[in-house]
Amino acid sequence: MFCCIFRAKPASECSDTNSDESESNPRNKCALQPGHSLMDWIRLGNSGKDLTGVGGRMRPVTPAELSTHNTTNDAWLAIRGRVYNITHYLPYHPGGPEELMRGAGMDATQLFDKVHPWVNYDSLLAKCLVGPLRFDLPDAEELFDTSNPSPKSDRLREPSKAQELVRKSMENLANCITPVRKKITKGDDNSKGSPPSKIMQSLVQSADLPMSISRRAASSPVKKTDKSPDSPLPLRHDWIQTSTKLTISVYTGHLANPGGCARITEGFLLIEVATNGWLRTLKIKPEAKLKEPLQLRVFAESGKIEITALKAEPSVWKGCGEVTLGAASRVSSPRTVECRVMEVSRVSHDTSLLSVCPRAGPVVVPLGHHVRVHRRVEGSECVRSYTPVGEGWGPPDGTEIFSALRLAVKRYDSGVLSPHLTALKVGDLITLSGPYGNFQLQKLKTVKSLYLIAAGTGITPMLGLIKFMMSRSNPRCERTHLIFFNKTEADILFLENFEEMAKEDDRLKITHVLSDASSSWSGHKGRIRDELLTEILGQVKCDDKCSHYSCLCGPTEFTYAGLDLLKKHGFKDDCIHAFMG
Ligand code: HEM
Repeated sequence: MFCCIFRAKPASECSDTNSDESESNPRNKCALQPGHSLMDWIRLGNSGKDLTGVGGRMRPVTPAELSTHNTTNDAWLAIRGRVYNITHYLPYHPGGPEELMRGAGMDATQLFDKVHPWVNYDSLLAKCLVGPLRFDLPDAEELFDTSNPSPKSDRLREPSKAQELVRKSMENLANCITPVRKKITKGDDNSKGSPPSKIMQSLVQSADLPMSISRRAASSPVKKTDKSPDSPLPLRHDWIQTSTKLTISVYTGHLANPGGCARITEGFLLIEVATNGWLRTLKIKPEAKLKEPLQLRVFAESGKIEITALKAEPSVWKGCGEVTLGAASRVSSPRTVECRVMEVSRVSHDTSLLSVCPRAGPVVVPLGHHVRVHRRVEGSECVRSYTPVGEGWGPPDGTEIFSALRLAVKRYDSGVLSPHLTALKVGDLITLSGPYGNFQLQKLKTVKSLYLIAAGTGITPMLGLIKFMMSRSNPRCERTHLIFFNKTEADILFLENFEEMAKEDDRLKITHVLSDASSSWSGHKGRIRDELLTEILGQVKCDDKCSHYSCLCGPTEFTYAGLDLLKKHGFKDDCIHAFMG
């Protein structure tokens, strides 16, 4: 049942994989020539040899220039806005040089993602980085313009700093040892890797190499031929381990905006993933015992969900265990979970940030979606909606390791639920249900300018979108403009975070508008109105290829007023999302 693995064939015989079939079923691993293993590639990377072919100095590359580097003696490709010189990597590519050459001279992001989105290309090619693929924007040039001495441009060159870090991680490249996968055949849902080699075993056990082997059990339970828009997206998964942790990654697809949860039940690790109204379950019978706490993280752009569990006993496993992928079923109703309060902090004079952890295991709410808090008050059920606030907002807390849901709760003295919620203490329990919402992250796929219009606690769904936009590289966000309405200065939530972020990145603009400002307030005053938006947005022209989008959230009246104004300002319905609790 668990026999391995991939079809090995000499590199010279790999050219026939240049077909659609190799994209849909890309199990075409090649036997590498002696001296071309991953360890040899790491050694070459560390030898000091210039693998960039441009002297190691990063510079922007235009698509036209990229297209000229398309021969086996001089091959470049771009992935997610970065251009790499792959000439030296060709004989080391486990899929064979011919396969890799399919991406030469072009933006190979889609091709790469179709074949093996899990491959850690940016570490593997860290020493081959030529520079950013130059977009038609002046900003993009500035980003890597080393001749511009302004401190701002230094800061904006951050990708190169990050790249430096990635370069350093080459030393630890044993972390991304070529995984071995089991060929998935019809009706065979269980998968398991092959034993790690001796060299890998010793690498795993060496204390200074935290991550060690990656053994993959990738699969798609959905037939690729089913392309109806209402069908579940294909799902892949793989795994990686250290001697103390097991991490399962589930790939739901680019901008799929998944929700999910994970828990350990009767020795099984159960992972539930919801996308687009479909629910899939992965049931893993681990090779040995796992223990809590589990950690759950979502990468918004790629749609990857990462679940990390602790091993009860430190050891190196041969595989992650038996994985059973359940068939996709329609999400029928939201889940209700009991949560424990882990931390309570203040984010303004009347608003608390509650960090709560579902007792059964971590839960992820899709970006822009919300949960409901339930409480019985005098015999009837009282419900309020909250959009969880992601990491990095409000004062730093220690709940990150518990994958907490963080809710910003404003206290209304005459409210039914908020006085109770803001009085909760660490250890108390609350009941949540969810996720709810219809926000589609896909709508931001080509967006370069995002306008966010929020009032009061209506800021919460915007926070995740701000982080998402700022982190994107393809397309790179040009501008995210938040227009934030509050009563007084003291009511502005997350002010410090905003100020810091706007200082760090001048693509983020924030305009505060106060309806009851103090006499010392020099900013905008009043309520949402036409002249204000004209001044801030100008006239927007919607066409077939819109690269702008606007989101609104606040009290119902505010949201409707905002909708009318946005339409008056040229936004089509398709370019607006109104968050409604
Ligand atoms: C964009 C054009 C590319 C194509 C068409 C391509 C194709 C393939 C194919 C067909 C395989 C064998 C798949 C299998 O074993 O299931 C493979 C494996 C692999 N490729 Fe690529 N590849 C490309 C780019 C890259 C790049 C840029 C890198 C990173 C440096 C890379 C790294 C790998 C690795 C590490 C494997 C082994 C993956 C595994 O065992 O899971 N490939 N590739």
